[in-house]
Amino acid sequence: MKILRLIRISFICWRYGLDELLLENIRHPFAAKLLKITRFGRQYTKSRGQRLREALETLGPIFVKFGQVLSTRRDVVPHDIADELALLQDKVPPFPSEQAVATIEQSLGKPIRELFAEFELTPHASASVAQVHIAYLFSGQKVAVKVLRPGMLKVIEKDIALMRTFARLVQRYIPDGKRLKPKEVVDEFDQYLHDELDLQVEAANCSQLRRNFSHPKRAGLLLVPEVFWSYSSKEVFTMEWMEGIPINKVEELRARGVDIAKLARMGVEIFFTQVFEDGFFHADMHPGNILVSLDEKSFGQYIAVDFGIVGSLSEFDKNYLAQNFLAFFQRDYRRVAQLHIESGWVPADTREELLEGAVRTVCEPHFDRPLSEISLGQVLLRLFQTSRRFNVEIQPQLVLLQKTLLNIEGMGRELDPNLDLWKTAKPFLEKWMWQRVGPKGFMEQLQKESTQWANILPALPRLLQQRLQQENHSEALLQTLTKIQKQQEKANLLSAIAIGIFTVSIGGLIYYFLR
Ligand SMILES: Nc1ncnc2c1ncn2[C@@H]1O[C@H](COP(=O)(O)OP(=O)(O)OP(=O)(O)O)[C@@H](O)[C@H]1O
Repeated sequence: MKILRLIRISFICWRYGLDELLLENIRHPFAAKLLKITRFGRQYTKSRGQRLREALETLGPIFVKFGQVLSTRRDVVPHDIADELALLQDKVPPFPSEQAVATIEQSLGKPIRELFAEFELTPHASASVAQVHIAYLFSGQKVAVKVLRPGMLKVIEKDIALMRTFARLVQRYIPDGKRLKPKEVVDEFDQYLHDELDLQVEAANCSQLRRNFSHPKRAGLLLVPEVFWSYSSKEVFTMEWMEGIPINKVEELRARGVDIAKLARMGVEIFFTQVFEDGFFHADMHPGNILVSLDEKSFGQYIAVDFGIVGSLSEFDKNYLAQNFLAFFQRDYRRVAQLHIESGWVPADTREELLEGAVRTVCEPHFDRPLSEISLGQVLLRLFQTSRRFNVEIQPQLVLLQKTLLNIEGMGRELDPNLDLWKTAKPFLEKWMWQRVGPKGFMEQLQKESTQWANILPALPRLLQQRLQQENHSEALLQTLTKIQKQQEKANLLSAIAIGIFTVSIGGLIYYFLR
């Protein structure tokens, strides 16, 4: 079977002239000869990107998804190809509703009549991986039932195995193959697909996002459907049906009285709340997945659906982003360079002024326009491109963030061309920084560290003795002493604070009794 699939893939590659793209890059006499044979009598009217896109569409949904993922990796894919791959659409014909019903019954272990009061057999929407049906629970609750396309896992395992073989060939035989990191790209894609094919992962993401936005302080920012866990599994995801109009139907929204400028501002605010407050963001923000409520109680509010792709940011990532954005807007390129060196992102021996110069070269042209028009997504993209030249591996979650940021900015600007992105974003960055470096952040940090200190302080003499016994080396001694000195300084600070608190408390008590 695998061999048949391989033959079919090879035939499609040949039909769209993709063999040429590959063979041209292999510097081996055999490749040149083969190219002569396969090229014989063929002429192409379409660009290489267009041919690749059409071939992927013919190869099926998995390859379409792969192309979509590749289109976001502009660090490894040439721009003309990436632009063309970004046009890939995975709108495919729905699968028969009997199959959907069979999957639901098998996965949830009950006949459909016992699960839902009503189940609409015609799907509401269908895509490569799943399709959505409308249904009603016995309580009368309207729900969206997302069902996985049957047999996907099997096809995927086979296709991924073939992609791995292909990646190995590229890495081995194409001169620039290593830089393209084909094995890593396929691994990343594998992980991404497996997450998409487990609807429980998506349901859990949805549930987390809903919890994040259910806090009273965030009332009215973003509506997220409720997950019905008893009607969900790996293959089925049942959630509250959300009534709304897709965000790209601007005229309709305006006609219904929605404040479009406010909507644009809110979109950016929601995104920054997710990024800087939660470190957890919806990363598939295309217009089909963002609706606007026209319900009386939630009029004009955003609704999110489709939680297959989310990004998670660590404190380190958030710190990197906030500090870099702030330094960038102050045009402090030296600081940007220092931040990269301090955080260990670039090798420690990187020359600060070289990095500073490179950052200046990519960032300065952005200041040609008013601050309000600067795209943070573009700035990040340029920063990442520069960093790569200095051997920095950009983490996938940051690439995802940058891509989502571009989507959000594009959407915001389409809604309101006068949207001042910086004005909307700045308070978030400043608030976040203040929380980290301000008194609140300091106390939180101290609290977090306190458990560590309770362990370290009593053990310090023993650790010192052990270390000295292990390595009776002047260098080691010096390092140990330096470490102790640093720890001592922290301990002193801790004591100073403790004494301070103690003094203030005693002072307060004396004042209270003598008053
Ligand atoms: N809870 C919901 N309430 C209302 N509509 C929904 C809901 N969930 C999904 N939909 C509708 O179904 C469509 C497809 O759902 P979803 O985006 O989750 O599927 P998908 O297979 O990931 O599709 P795609 O890959 O095209 O985004 C959405 O664009 C939206 O119109």
